[in-house]
Amino acid sequence: MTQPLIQLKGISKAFGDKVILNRVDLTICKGDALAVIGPSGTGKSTILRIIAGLLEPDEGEVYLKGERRQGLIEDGKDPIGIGMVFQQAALFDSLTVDENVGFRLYQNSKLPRDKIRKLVEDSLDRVGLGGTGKLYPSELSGGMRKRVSFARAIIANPDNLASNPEVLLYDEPTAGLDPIASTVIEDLVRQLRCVENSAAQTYLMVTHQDSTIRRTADRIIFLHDGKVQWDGNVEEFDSTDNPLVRQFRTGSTSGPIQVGGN
Ligand SMILES: Nc1ncnc2c1ncn2[C@@H]1O[C@H](COP(=O)(O)OP(=O)(O)OP(=O)(O)O)[C@@H](O)[C@H]1O
Repeated sequence: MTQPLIQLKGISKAFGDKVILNRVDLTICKGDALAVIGPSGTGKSTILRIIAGLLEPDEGEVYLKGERRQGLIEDGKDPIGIGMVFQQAALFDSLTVDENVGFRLYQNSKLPRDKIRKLVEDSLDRVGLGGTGKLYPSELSGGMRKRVSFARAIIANPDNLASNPEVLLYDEPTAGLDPIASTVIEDLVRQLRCVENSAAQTYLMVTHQDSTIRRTADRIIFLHDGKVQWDGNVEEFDSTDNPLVRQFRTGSTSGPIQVGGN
């Protein structure tokens, strides 16, 4: 069996006396396309932050390519890179699109600037934003800014493949977008999956949007009450008798999920 890229074992996290995650296990292998769904406040973003190494669990272990992570991302070099596409595109407003997309390479690589500029342009082309490098984020629409953050997440250093992310974490990439702009992003997630050696081949997606769940996930993980309550593919999501998933899927206010309980 191939080594999982990421494994969470018995992860627990509380904020104050509120237990958010309660011994959660999760395995992500190369090529996985996972959506984590569940009611608001159930800990989906918390899981992403723990995987990214931005937040430490209270209990449990995070393994990256079989190696246990100690501390947070800033405390050591992880054996795999993890890229993030945030809900808000999280771009630097004072930098151009080119500088935003190439930020990691301009800062950390020894590549000449004109080579980075070319890689940035290739990356922008991939997300359908060729020619926008000189613009500032404020000159772009919300959907375009998200695509810039994709371009930033997938840009790779060809001279140092080991430094490139192998997994992407998407935190509600279609939140706040109209249905057409959402489709553009969903298509992009799917297309980027086919780019060889790209971080976007393996991802964990947090989303509330039905179309995004259906169009981007091979496997769905339903989180509620601190636990993974259900796990299956899209067809199983539609046919399951699990009362939590059924209530969530139909948006019903009656059922085991307490409305306004967060
Ligand atoms: N740093 C923090 N300090 C205190 N409470 C926090 C902190 N981060 C998250 N929480 C709480 O933990 C719970 C889970 O938050 P989280 O953002 O992970 O949920 P979520 O499932 O992503 O929600 P949503 O779907 O609404 O984005 C929420 O009740 C939130 O208020």
